[in-house]
Amino acid sequence: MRRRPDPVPRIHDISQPLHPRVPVWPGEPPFAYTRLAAIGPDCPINVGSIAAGVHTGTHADAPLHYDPAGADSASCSLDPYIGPCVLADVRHAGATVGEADVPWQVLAGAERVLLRTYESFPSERWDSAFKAIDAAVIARMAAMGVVLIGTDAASLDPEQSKTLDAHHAVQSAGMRILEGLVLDAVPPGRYELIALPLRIVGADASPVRAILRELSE
Ligand SMILES: Nc1ccccc1C(=O)C[C@H](N)C(=O)O
Ligand SMILES: [Zn+2]
Ligand SMILES: [Zn+2]
Repeated sequence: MRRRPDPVPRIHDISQPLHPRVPVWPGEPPFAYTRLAAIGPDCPINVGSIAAGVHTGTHADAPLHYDPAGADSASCSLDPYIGPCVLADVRHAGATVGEADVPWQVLAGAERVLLRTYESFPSERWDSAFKAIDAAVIARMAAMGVVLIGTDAASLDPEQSKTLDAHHAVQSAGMRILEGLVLDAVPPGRYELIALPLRIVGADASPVRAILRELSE
């Protein structure tokens, strides 16, 4: 009797597609892919180049983004970016996700926490009114042992923030950050997160291909 093959765990792609209309922070350059060579009678290959801000799309902030002495994307440990995580729904929050908005009981034991703030991710328009995360939420997660906080918003702090309280709470705890996730199609729950930053020397952030893999029972 042949053993039935183990089912392949389902993968949810939680990354923004990158194209010229991808929403970028005000003042940032649009994402651009440029064809440098094209297959033709004298050329066997297509070759392109890309240009983008390092916070474009789904990305990982490096500590260097908010700490002048912080690690760059090339020197961050990869451990925080791969492993078990909990996805929680905080769409009910107001302008800022506060402690009262977070389902703490669901987060028990979580090492990585992803927060869904959008009903529908604004994939082709910049949203200045994205939900920020209160620094007290970051500090409470750090105290529980959370090593990575992810959000579908463009930043942990409000667009106009000059103090970056949430980022500095992350810095104090040595946590890591994912921003610009696309979580619309993923039910709340526990998953394996894989979202590795590129090894960009000197960079304050890096695009990631973020996925959630369903856990086998
Ligand atoms: N590109 C910028 C330019 C100026 C100020 C902020 C940004 C950001 O991208 C915010 C970033 N995603 C953050 O980690 O909060
Ligand atoms: Zn960022
Ligand atoms: Zn950030």
